[in-house]
This record gives sequence, structure tokens and C-alpha cells, in this order.
Amino acid sequence: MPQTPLTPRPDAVSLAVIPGDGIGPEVTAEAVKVLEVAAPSGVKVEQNRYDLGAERYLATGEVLPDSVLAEIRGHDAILLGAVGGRPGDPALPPGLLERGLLLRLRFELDHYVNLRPSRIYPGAASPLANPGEVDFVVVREGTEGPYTGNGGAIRPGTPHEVATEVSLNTAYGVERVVRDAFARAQRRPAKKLTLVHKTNVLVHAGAVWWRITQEVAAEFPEITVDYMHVDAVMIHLVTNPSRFDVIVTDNLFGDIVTDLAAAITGGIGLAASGNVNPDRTAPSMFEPVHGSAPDIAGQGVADPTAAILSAGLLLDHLGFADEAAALEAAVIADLAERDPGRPRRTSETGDAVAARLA
Ligand SMILES: NC(=O)C1=CN([C@@H]2O[C@H](COP(=O)(O)OP(=O)(O)OC[C@H]3O[C@@H](n4cnc5c(N)ncnc54)[C@H](O)[C@@H]3O)[C@@H](O)[C@H]2O)C=CC1
Ligand SMILES: CC(C)CC(=O)C(=O)O
Ligand SMILES: [Mg+2]
Repeated sequence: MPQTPLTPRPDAVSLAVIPGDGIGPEVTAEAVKVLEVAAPSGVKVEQNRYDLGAERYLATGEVLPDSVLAEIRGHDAILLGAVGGRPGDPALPPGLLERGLLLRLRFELDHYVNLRPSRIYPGAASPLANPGEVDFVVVREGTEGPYTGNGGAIRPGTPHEVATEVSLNTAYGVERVVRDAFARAQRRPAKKLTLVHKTNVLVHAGAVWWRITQEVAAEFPEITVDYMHVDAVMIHLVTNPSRFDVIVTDNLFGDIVTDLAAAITGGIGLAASGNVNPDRTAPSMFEPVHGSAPDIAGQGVADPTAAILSAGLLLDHLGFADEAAALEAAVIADLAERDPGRPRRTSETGDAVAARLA
């Protein structure tokens, strides 16, 4: 359904805040704390909180009612913590919240660019001995691939069960994300784009990604284009991550690549992301790369930096580039001052970054 492009007001931004499950509410509270001081003066941050996630499902059986989705759609942007329970929890059907809430938001709001920047900030503890200068961005397709629910099971639960999970790749979907990735590469100094896939085995989907990347490349003669199989990317991310500038890839590969990218750049607690609708026909959604981390939930020890940096991506997306840069600078300064020998409480980090911006 065609939507009217969103036109934010100059004096206020409206945010839908979905704290979610596990550490989601803990890290989101810190991101909101920072966002309130980072927003431009004269711009009011109006927030509506949506309690969606495991607790609501267990209390009401609701995952994402249509009426709530319609309300969320009316905001300028969405800030999300994380959703999902402990893997294997018998109270939550597998994928119920991931598919019914998170992916439904991404699909219905047409977040076809899942943007995941990776930088090693000074002070961040990379496990790599000599990582070099690491500053790349993964442009992960956000609405297709094997995540669309295009599958099913025959004779489930029997020894003769057959299960399929088919990857969906449309020329339309691939072209728009590849084009976005080239445009991002064009704005970056290194001007390099790496297509990541598994074209040697996934020949049908791979052919679409390969052909469209070559076609779009012809419109961007300044960009150096290369290709790498996703398994080899695992090697190069660990041995020579500075070779990457912009990576474009499908939904599943991008999910996996960006957890490793997070690990080599200082940990999953630092990795930010944006689910972007570049056409602005619906609000974009910003969230950390990590999940609900049930193993540390409720202890006040989760690192909220990824959520805070995601709030910075949100500011940038709304056109507040200077404020987004100031937020990132405050995080960088804070990281440099952290004592690796003294683990921080979640709220300490939010307080420290907010104090730098106040
Ligand atoms: N966007 C989302 O809402 C996502 C949801 N999930 C869901 O989250 C649940 C847990 O998934 P996992 O695979 O365990 O991934 P996860 O990212 O939640 O946790 C992986 C590991 O990283 C640690 N970790 C994560 N965030 C951290 C932080 N901010 N500070 C310090 N340590 C942190 C956790 O303690 C855990 O050891 C599942 O239900 C999964 O489906 C997973 C990924 C994304
Ligand atoms: C739970 C998945 C659908 C989400 C995820 O792992 C991700 O987007 O990184
Ligand atoms: Mg993931």
C-alpha cells in the first residue's frame, strides 16, 4: 500500500519506544536518557512506550495487535531494546516474538536496509592483536532472504518429517538494497563495496545478487567492487578486517556477519543498528545488534553502549547529524576512560555519556 512520506515537525520528534524483553528495558532506559540530552535544543523528544514482548504475550496472548502497529506507524522513529526469551523456554513458542513482533515490524514498515556500522573505537577491547583501522558498515537486506516465513513442515514431529525454509530474493528487493549500499559507499572515503554471498552453492539467489550488483556498479564508476563468499568473510574479519568498507549482503548472512563484526570491534555490547526505510514511507527502527541476553537480564550489568549508539543513528536518520556526531564523540570519550578491570553497572554508562552531553 503506498504511504505518504513522513514529514517530521521541526520542533519535536515522536518516538515509539519498545523496551522488549530481558536486558532490552535496561539498555533502552539508558538510550532514552542519553537521547533526551543529545537532541537539539528546542526539539522536544515525545515518547510513547509500547510494552510488547514476552510479558505481554504471557499475560494476554498478544504479540503485536494491528491497532498497536497502526499507532507505532504514526511516529517519527522507533527505539527498540530486544525481544525474545531464553532459547528453549517452553512457555514461548520458538520464533513467536522474533517473527511475530521484530520481523513483523521490519517487514510491515519496509525496513529494507538493516544498517550495521562497525568501528574499533579507541579504548574498545578488540580481541584481535593487530586489527588495524577498522571502520566498515554492513548493509544487510532486511525484508527478504530466509527470514520471510517461506517454509513449512510435513509430518512434523515424526521420523519422516520434512522441513523447508526457502530464501526469498526478489530482483526488486535486491536492487533497492544494493543501490542503497552503493550510495553509502559513494559517500565514504574508501569507496569500496564488497558483495557477500555464497554464489558457489546458492546459485539461484546468488545469480540475482551478482547480476544486480554488476548492473548497479556500472552507475557508480568510482566504487571499487569486489565479492567474497560468506565463509571466507569469517576468515578475513578475524585476520584483516580493515579490508572492508561497505558490505552488502542478504538477511541471514548479514545477521551472522554482524555478530562476528561486533565481537572483533569490542563486543556485542557496543554494536548499534538501524532498520531503515530509506523512502521514509514509515518510521525507521533503531536497536542494538544484540538480543535480550536472558543470561544477564535483571542484573544491571548489560552494556547499554550499543543501544546508546543506536539512538545516535536515530538522530542522524532524523536529520540531526551534528547531534548524532556529538553523541558518538561522547561515547568514544567515555570508552577511552573506562577501566577494563572494573565492570560497569548499566546505568553508570548511561549517566557518564549523558553527563558529557549535558
Ligand atoms: N533484535 C532482537 O530483538 C534480537 C533478539 N534475539 C533474541 O534474544 C534472545 C537471546 O539470544 P542470544 O542468541 O543469546 O543472543 P544475545 O545477543 O542476546 O546474547 C549473546 C551473548 O551476548 C551477551 N550480551 C548481549 N548483549 C549484551 C550487552 N548489551 N552487554 C553485555 N553482554 C551482552 C549475552 O549475555 C550473551 O552471552 C533469543 O530469544 C533471541 O531470539 C537475538 C538477537 C536479536
Ligand atoms: C532474532 C532475529 C530475527 C534478529 C537478529 O538476530 C538480528 O537482527 O540480528
Ligand atoms: Mg542477530
